[in-house]
Amino acid sequence: MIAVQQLTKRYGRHTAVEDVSFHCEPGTVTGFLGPNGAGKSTTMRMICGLTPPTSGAATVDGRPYRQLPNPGRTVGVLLDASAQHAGRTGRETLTVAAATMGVNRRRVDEVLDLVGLGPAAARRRVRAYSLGMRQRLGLAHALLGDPRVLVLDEPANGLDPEGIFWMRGLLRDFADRGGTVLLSSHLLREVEAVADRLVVIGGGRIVAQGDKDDLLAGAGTVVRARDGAALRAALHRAGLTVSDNSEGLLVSADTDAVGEVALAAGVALTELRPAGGGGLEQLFLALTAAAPATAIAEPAGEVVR
Ligand SMILES: Nc1ncnc2c1ncn2[C@@H]1O[C@H](COP(=O)(O)OP(=O)(O)OP(=O)(O)O)[C@@H](O)[C@H]1O
Repeated sequence: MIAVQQLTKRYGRHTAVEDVSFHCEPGTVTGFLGPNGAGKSTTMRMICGLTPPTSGAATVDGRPYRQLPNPGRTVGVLLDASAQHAGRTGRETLTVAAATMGVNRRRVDEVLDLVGLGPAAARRRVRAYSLGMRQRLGLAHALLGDPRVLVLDEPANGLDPEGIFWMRGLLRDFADRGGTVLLSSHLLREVEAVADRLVVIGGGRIVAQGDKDDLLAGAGTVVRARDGAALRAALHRAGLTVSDNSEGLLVSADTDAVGEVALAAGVALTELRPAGGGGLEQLFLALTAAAPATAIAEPAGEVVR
């Protein structure tokens, strides 16, 4: 169980994370989504005691990370796969970590096997690893202490399609056995396939969270008109958030509201339907439309939803 309560992180005048609260329950995979610079890594670093919050708190199994007696036995963490010691072999990396955690060395072979790093790969120095191999080693490290909780920042980064498919199965299995997974990823299809719950962050703030199926069911409306400019202007005048997608305009309101705006403006529609069928990609674009990457590179306080 992960509990994040009103976490805020400021760097000088820049607010990276503001008043972020969510829970990750045992038996679930929570997908943590947001555009570049939205505050995902900062939040995960605060959960794992690597970045002190300006205010608020995060606990894992009821305690702040830094107060866990042997953190690696409670929570497996993969935040930056490139941070491993380049001069050690994969096996040495895990053997050192096992000694630190008080884990039996047999577990090293188990996790190497689990992540698909064979004996030859385990003997190679980490500096010779591809990004995908580093991710696998990072996952092995996270799993080493047989924790009940996993916090993984972009674990699919660098994995090939087979590796991504494999990781999906591993995380699903981990959660189905009662584990808790918090996972950030830019691979929306992967998150859609594996997550039960979603937390979406934009400009440092939570813009949506909840059950994945519920969120996808309320993903807004896709609408098209021959006179797209008139439609867009009418939607803007009505105060609705509008973004472009390949099929037309994506509006953060239900079909009734969008249809009424179009009728009142005398705009003939050629298409009007719930956006849910577009899946997580459309949901993500609709929710984060007000906090584009260009805007959140500036001080985060400027982005308000
Ligand atoms: N140590 C730091 N000092 C100053 N600003 C920081 C620091 N770490 C992060 N930030 C800023 O905080 C904001 C959130 O960054 P963060 O890395 O958490 O975003 P992210 O959602 O993980 O992005 P990405 O998807 O690109 O990894 C960004 O504007 C970033 O520039």
